[in-house]
Amino acid sequence: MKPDNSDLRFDITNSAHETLSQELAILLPTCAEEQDPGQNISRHKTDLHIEGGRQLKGEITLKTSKNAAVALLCASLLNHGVTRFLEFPRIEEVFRIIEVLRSLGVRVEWTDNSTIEIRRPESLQLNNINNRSAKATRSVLMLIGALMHENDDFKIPCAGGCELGQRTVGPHVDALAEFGVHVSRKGNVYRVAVDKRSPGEVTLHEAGNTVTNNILLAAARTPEETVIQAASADYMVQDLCFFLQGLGVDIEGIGTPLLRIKGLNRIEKGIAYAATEDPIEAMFFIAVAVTTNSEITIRRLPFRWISLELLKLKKMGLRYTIARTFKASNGHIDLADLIVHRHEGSLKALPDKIHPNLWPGINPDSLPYFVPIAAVAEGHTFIHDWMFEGRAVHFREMAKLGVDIELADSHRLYVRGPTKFHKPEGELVCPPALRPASVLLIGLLAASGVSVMRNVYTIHRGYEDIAARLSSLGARVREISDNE
Ligand SMILES: CC(=O)N[C@H]1[C@@H](OP(=O)(O)OP(=O)(O)OC[C@H]2O[C@@H](n3ccc(=O)[nH]c3=O)[C@H](O)[C@@H]2O)O[C@H](CO)[C@@H](O)[C@@H]1O
Ligand SMILES: C=C(OP(=O)(O)O)C(=O)O
Repeated sequence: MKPDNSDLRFDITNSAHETLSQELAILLPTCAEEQDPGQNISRHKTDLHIEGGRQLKGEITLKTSKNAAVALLCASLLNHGVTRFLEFPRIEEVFRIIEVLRSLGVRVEWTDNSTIEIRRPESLQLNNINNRSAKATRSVLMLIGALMHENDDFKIPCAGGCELGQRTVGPHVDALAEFGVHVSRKGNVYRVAVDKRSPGEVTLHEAGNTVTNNILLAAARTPEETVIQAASADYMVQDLCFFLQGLGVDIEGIGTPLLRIKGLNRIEKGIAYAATEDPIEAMFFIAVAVTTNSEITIRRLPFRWISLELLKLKKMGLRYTIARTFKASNGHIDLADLIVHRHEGSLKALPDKIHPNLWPGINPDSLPYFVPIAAVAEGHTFIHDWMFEGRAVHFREMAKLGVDIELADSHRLYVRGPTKFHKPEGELVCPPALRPASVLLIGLLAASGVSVMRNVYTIHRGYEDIAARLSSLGARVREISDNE
């Protein structure tokens, strides 16, 4: 839907923003329709060439997560000292946020292949923000929580990100208002006016990940105690909390829906922090192993963050071994090496529905990987993707690869396996959403024959060097240009 400033729903600069109702907040859209899909600023070739139907073998080491990385980059603005992030993922989404930080005058350097060093100037050039890079992400919303402490009037471009149906920014607007931060939308920008105050307690009306992180950034430089109720306890929130603790912010309740934060007026600290490996990338590789009936070792898995997913897989009959456990480099999170064994066609559909939930439920970003996994299992699987308004429709693309999939409505789908994956007729265009796009790639790996997937920017947003890493397992995947 096009933004229309004559319509109250899309323009909260009038008096409505003072008492933004839940109804209005929910209707306030992000600007996905305005976003640059990012393809033109990608550092990768546009397309993937896949020779599928091969059994894979070997081991893969997980990278740290996109979703923690983007929060950490925004959080680095809170610190006037030098921030170093170790084991950082080299993914398109990270490149976009780095471009935004640089446009504000921040020095960001890769000091080796996976370490970045960030030095912010005393004051930032907020009028110079790189709109193109910013609006290719949803994470740009977290700049508000980071910038509100030293700037009382600024603008940021409307958020983009994966196209999964309408994704409200209402919870951000409402919770920031408790800190005296008033966000209004004019055309394609959010205008932020700050008259900072300490809210004491803030209840989020959605326990979202990005909103929790935004409010953590707001609380981290608010010296009085802030209690966040109905917070997300998910992995990227935990990573941000550990980093903020390293900066000296007092946080209790990490991993629970109730966070108590005592912030600092100013932060000037040299810090090095290594984010945790990505549980969702692990689900991607588990689904790759299952659909190609391969034995793959996945190294450095934060297994507690997908323990329910692993339990469901076990109930389906998947055999796996947790080979050793140890701590992540940040010293906080338990990791394990996981060997996924070949199932030889023995998986059975789960009798109960599979649906996502806030952690420790099945992660909303893990859910899509149950589509190709269910396609391999014998029987009917009911998948209920209730969280996103428009994600389930993307899974229908799997029908082009031979998956028996029925969309009952925009949230409910039925998958009937087992599937003999086949290559699609013609080329596939990548859906503009990371997890559904990567699910399609998994299907192409399982399908015999040569296929081409066009415009794969969205996969490079979240997964590093995916063609080379899949190739290291014996897959035949390579990046090609749109004229090849
Ligand atoms: C940068 C980042 O971390 N992005 C993640 C974050 O996005 P983010 O936190 O931005 O997710 P959204 O705020 O868009 O929430 C996702 C959807 O779930 C709905 N919702 C959310 C919480 C809730 O309590 N009730 C509810 O209905 C929202 O209305 C929306 O439709 O979380 C999503 C859901 O895990 C993930 O897919 C994204 O990868
Ligand atoms: C929905 C996702 O990303 P974003 O929140 O950045 O759009 C995702 O990573 O699956």
